[in-house]
Amino acid sequence: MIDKIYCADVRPELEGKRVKLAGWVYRKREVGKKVFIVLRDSSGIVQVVFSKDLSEEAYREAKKLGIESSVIIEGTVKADPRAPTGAEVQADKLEVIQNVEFFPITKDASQEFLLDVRHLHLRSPKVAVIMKVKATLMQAAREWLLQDGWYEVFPPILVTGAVEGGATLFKLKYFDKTAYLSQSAQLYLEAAIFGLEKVWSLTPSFRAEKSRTRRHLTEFWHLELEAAWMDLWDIMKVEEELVSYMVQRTLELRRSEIELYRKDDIKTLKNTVPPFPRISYDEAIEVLQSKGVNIEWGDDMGADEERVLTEEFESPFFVYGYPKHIKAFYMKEDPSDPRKVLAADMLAPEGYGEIIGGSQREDDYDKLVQRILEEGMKPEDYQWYLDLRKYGSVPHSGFGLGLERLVAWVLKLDHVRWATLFPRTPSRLYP
Ligand SMILES: NC(=O)C[C@H]([NH3+])C(=O)NS(=O)(=O)OC[C@H]1O[C@@H](n2cnc3c(N)ncnc32)[C@H](O)[C@@H]1O
Ligand SMILES: [Mg+2]
Repeated sequence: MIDKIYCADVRPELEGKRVKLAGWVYRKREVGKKVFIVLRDSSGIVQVVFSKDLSEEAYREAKKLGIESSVIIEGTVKADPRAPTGAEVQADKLEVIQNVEFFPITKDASQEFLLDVRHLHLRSPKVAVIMKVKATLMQAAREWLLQDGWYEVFPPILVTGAVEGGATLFKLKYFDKTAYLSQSAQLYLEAAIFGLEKVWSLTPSFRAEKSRTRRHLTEFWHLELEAAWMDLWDIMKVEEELVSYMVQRTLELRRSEIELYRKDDIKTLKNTVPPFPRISYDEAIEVLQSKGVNIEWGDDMGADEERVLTEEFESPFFVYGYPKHIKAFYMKEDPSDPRKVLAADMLAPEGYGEIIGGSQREDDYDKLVQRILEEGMKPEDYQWYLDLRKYGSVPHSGFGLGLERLVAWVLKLDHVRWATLFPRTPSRLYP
């Protein structure tokens, strides 16, 4: 590894210091006998000036450089308020690693083209910022989970059954058997709690969703928690404490990156502190009806209905107590109202809607068999999962957070696809 510093390290206080930088040509212009390069690396950008008077050789080489050429430069730091970052490097040495004649991404590139060349677009500073914020959100999650006593586990991705409905399963051939790509690690986390009590995993989850919305991917990163002895209200507290810590810590560590997307519009992020507002499904239906939405009790809330509901809040909030028939088989029936289940979704404000789906699980063997049958599934396909209700069953709850949906809200992105390295949707599998 060459002994270089980063672009972001070139500050006015280094005036007069000799430095070495390695990176890529982000912008280039020529003025008189000078070539101005904006050099890019993982930390950001810095202006580098090649002048004929200082080094004719470096100046001649710099004139040939194309956008995204990879270079190593050496020179002297000069404070200059006119430079993009308040300081520049007056270069007297240039090593061209690879000169690029033509870089395919231009200013007028369409969104679809940018997705076609996602492998080249990832290097753009604005895209790199999204990945830095995503990484920091997960760094914060790991910090919180560790200090709150949760064990990370590593569930299988090759599975034999549906968790969230058979309609969105990706099927694949597994030797002489049939396997599916995991929709959610939940059932396996439920097995893990009998030894570890509080577990979490970050896995790719797969949904053969045909819906082309701004919040659906066919492969997404799924942060899931499961805890023994916790009921729905306990797990909702865990959710709001975890999400609050993730957002506040990322605001602390990545403020400038967040402001690159939100500017000073960060009120809802600052409001992300516990306790989050809680409304029942019944109340949510009433609110939507009062706002003219054509919805009846028992209807599911989709992206459009959630968007309207989020107008009532300026922070993430919970909707709890959904009707049983619109929710998954594993959710525990509400003892006070058999029409409902002990489920809660967390919705992000500003139109983003559901970022977390969670519930208390059915812990009674017979009731779970009945729910599996009601959903038209075969108990024998879930025998291992039913066994968990035969050998020391306990009340337990958990949830799944869609990481890309959280990132999309935090940075106010117009589609979750921008929040993942290589988005997978019904019409996109390449690159
Ligand atoms: N351990 C659990 O209890 C999780 C539970 N089995 C589950 O998968 N719930 S969920 O289907 O609502 O998905 C959870 C979250 O996962 C995200 N999600 C769910 N589906 C998607 C798609 N298709 N694209 C992107 N993100 C998605 C979204 O934020 C949901 O709130
Ligand atoms: Mg859901």
